Order: sequence, then structure tokens, then C-alpha cells
Amino acid sequence: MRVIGLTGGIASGKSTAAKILAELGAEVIDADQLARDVVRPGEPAYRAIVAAFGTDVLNEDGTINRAALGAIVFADPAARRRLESITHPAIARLAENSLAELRRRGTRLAVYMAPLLIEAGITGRVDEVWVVYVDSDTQVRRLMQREGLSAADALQRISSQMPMEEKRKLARVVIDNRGTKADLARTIRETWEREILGRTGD
Ligand SMILES: CC(C)(COP(=O)(O)OP(=O)(O)OC[C@H]1O[C@@H](n2cnc3c(N)ncnc32)[C@H](O)[C@@H]1O)[C@@H](O)C(=O)NCCC(=O)NCCS
Ligand SMILES: Nc1ncnc2c1ncn2[C@@H]1O[C@H](COP(=O)(O)OP(=O)(O)OP(=O)(O)O)[C@@H](O)[C@H]1O
Repeated sequence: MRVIGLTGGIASGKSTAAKILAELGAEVIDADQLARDVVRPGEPAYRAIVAAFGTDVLNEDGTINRAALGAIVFADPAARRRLESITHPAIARLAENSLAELRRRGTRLAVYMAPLLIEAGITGRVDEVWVVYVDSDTQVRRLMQREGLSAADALQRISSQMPMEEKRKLARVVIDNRGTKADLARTIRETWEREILGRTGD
């Protein structure tokens, strides 16, 4: 099974790109979804978060208040690293399980979509890295639009990740998402034809 690690900055268009890849036939594993799964009440990571950050980061129903936790960790790198030290090992375990299950089913092509693929040092677990790229003005604009954040908050989130210009240097494939969504769909179809259909002998 070939495993593509799909990454890029926050709001670069990874989820949009992954949806198109899934339509073309790839099996997609989404690290952001795994990050939600590992912090469900009752999970070890949930208990560790409450021990580290207190009950202020909980909703009334006991689930994690993601906006409250996000406000803490995106403003404080030490707190963010603390949260990552709790969640990342659990996310990595679930990702390995999902990949193993896909292998058992005889899947040919899997996409592991992870915003922190490079920062978390897990590029070694995928066969190649694809980066979805946008310039920083576009990134800030789309992030503000999607989350209803101020420019300052959007920039704070972006600066908690490796700069896109550095990420793109580490990629086998750079998917340019500065254009429209239709442009993105066309770029991905072309990439699929070149990188997937064109390399079936691998
Ligand atoms: C901080 C949290 C609670 C915010 O939740 P929220 O629902 O607002 O955002 P969501 O999880 O959908 O993430 C949105 C985007 O934020 C960025 N992001 C998330 N966590 C981080 C982080 N630790 N460092 C830098 N960027 C991050 C990613 O680009 C991600 O796609 C949540 O992101 C979280 O638990 N993060 C820690 C786990 C993690 O590292 N997740 C990334 C996937 S490996
Ligand atoms: N080419 C495009 N033109 C206009 N808007 C776009 C384009 N591509 C994506 N978007 C929008 O930009 C936002 C970010 O895209 P998306 O959610 O796919 O990014 P992401 O990289 O998965 O983000 P995150 O890291 O936060 O999970 C979304 O609101 C999406 O609809």
C-alpha cells in the first residue's frame, strides 16, 4: 500500500483537497478527526487534559470545550506543547491502527491528512509528502472567514505552525491552492493522473 502524507498550513485547503482525492478513489485518514476521537470523555487523553488544564476547558456536558482549549494553547507555546504531548502519541496509535486495517483490506492508496505531519516528525511513516500551498494573505483571509477570527488571532494560529514556504520545500508534490476551488479540483486531477495513474508500476 502506498501512503501519501497530505499536509499544509492551517486553512490551506487540505480537507478540500482530501475530499477530491477521496472522490478519485483514495482512502483518507484525517488526523484532525483522530484528534477529536482521542479526547472523548473516558479516553486516557481526556483525563490527562483535565488534569493538565483543569475543568475550565470543559463544556457543561463534560466534553472538551475546543474553543476554550484553543484560546489557551494558541496563545502559549508551552501549553500547546503540553497538549501535543498528551494527544500526539494517542493520535499516532489510532493512525497506525487505521493504516493497518486498510492494509488488511488490500487498499492500494491511502492518504494520511495531518496538519502537523512535518512538525510532529512523522514524515517517516508515509511514503511521500504532498503539501497544499497558499500564500499567507490568502491563508489569513480564508482562516478569518472560516472561523470568524480576528486578523491577530488568525496570525497567532498560523505562527504556531512551520511556515508554508519551508513546508513546501520538503514536499514531493506542491498543490497550489491560490486559485478557485475549481482550479484546485483541476490541479488535483492532473496530479492524480501524473503521480498515481502514471506510476502504477511502482
Ligand atoms: C487546540 C484544539 C483544541 C482546537 O480545536 P478546534 O476544534 O478549534 O480546531 P481543529 O482541531 O479543528 O484544528 C484546526 C486546525 O488548527 C491547527 N492546529 C490544531 N492543533 C494544532 C497545534 N497543536 N499546533 C498548530 N496548529 C494546530 C491545524 O491546522 C488544524 O487543522 C485542537 O486543535 C487540538 O486538540 N489540538 C491538539 C491536537 C493536534 O495537534 N491536532 C492536530 C492534528 S495532529
Ligand atoms: N480554492 C479555494 N477558494 C476559496 N476558498 C477555499 C479554497 N480552498 C479552500 N477554501 C476554503 O478555505 C477554508 C479552508 O479550507 P480547508 O478547510 O480545506 O483547509 P484545511 O487545510 O483543511 O484547514 P485546517 O488546517 O484548519 O483543517 C474553508 O472554508 C474552505 O472552504
